[in-house]
Amino acid sequence: MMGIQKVMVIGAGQMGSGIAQVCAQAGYEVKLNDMKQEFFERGYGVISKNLTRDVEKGRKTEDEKAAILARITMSLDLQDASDVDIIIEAAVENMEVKQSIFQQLDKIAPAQVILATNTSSLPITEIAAVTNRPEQVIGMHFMNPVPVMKLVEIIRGLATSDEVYKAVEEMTVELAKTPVEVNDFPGFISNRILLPMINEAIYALYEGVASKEAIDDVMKLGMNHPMGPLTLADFIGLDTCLSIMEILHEGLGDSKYRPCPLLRKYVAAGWLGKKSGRGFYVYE
Ligand SMILES: CC(=O)CC(=O)SCCNC(=O)CCNC(=O)[C@H](O)C(C)(C)COP(=O)(O)OP(=O)(O)OC[C@H]1O[C@@H](n2cnc3c(N)ncnc32)[C@H](O)[C@@H]1OP(=O)(O)O
Ligand SMILES: NC(=O)C1=CN([C@@H]2O[C@H](COP(=O)(O)OP(=O)(O)OC[C@H]3O[C@@H](n4cnc5c(N)ncnc54)[C@H](OP(=O)(O)O)[C@@H]3O)[C@@H](O)[C@H]2O)C=CC1
Repeated sequence: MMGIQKVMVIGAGQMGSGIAQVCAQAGYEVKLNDMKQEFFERGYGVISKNLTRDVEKGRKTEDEKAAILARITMSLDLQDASDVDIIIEAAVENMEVKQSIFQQLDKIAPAQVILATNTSSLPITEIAAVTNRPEQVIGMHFMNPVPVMKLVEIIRGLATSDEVYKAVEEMTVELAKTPVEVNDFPGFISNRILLPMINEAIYALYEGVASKEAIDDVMKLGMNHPMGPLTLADFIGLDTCLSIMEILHEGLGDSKYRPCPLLRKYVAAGWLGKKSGRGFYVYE
């Protein structure tokens, strides 16, 4: 397999912009794709702010910052996938959206190109099945905030080749992250364990066991979690949390994974957490 040099990231949201940043920091050329220029600019703005903080803290020079930003270019058209080595998709957590993107990419990108998805929970095998190259499709699951968190969960679909797995594992190490290999089951490892805890915290709030602050304090001060579960839910995005719980519920068929009605209500209200300004807490 040819070495990976050019990367395309689909979706310039909180995850896509973080993935673009760490790829550019590691020296890859990055095309950051979203549907509208304003979405690209929002993501690019976050990257620029992160790098400015690194310069202020003395971790990077102004020249390094400029070089990293210069490696990131805007893409508003999936046709730009025609000359990259790997595509990492980080659009919304929705199977129809992801399958549609993968179907298009399969037609545009040359046959050897790896198609990776940053999905939190959707089956890699089902995404791969809409392409003519299921052996080239793989899960590359980064954690939020991407520039800080060390883990990349690498998920093999049913047909993923060893060669593709190895190339993605090597790239993960290049990005200064630690790869962990996981098979394709709902929620993989990370979200199979994390999301039921968050959902249970929402049930505790829903049932009036304690206030949101008290629930978060118990887990922060009692278990040394860096954030309480309700703060973390807001940070991940309540729409993403609900999608993951639905995948666990459907995919594993056990009622213990049922999403809390309060989570559904907040998402229906558009209270999506930090990214929309309001979730369990109010931001600004
Ligand atoms: C849903 C999924 O599919 C999978 C997931 O991602 S689940 C979510 C996984 N993530 C977590 O669980 C995060 C839990 N929270 C944390 O680890 C911490 O609260 C945190 C790292 C986010 C912030 O840490 P903190 O100590 O409270 O705050 P703060 O001191 O501001 O930040 C710590 C460092 O991270 C950096 N940082 C924080 N947020 C950042 C961001 N969004 N982007 C870049 N850097 C960031 C800060 O610059 C700071 O760096 P230095 O210490 O080197 O100066
Ligand atoms: N949040 C988290 O903690 C984590 C999330 N993930 C996964 O990463 C993915 C992205 O999540 P996150 O970044 O939080 O979500 P965001 O909502 O922040 O970002 C999604 C981005 O993708 C864009 N988008 C939507 N549809 C398309 C499309 N068809 N083509 C190109 N871009 C599109 C969105 O545009 P618009 O603004 O118009 O919707 C938005 O900019 C999801 O699969 C999620 O499960 C993985 C690990 C952690």
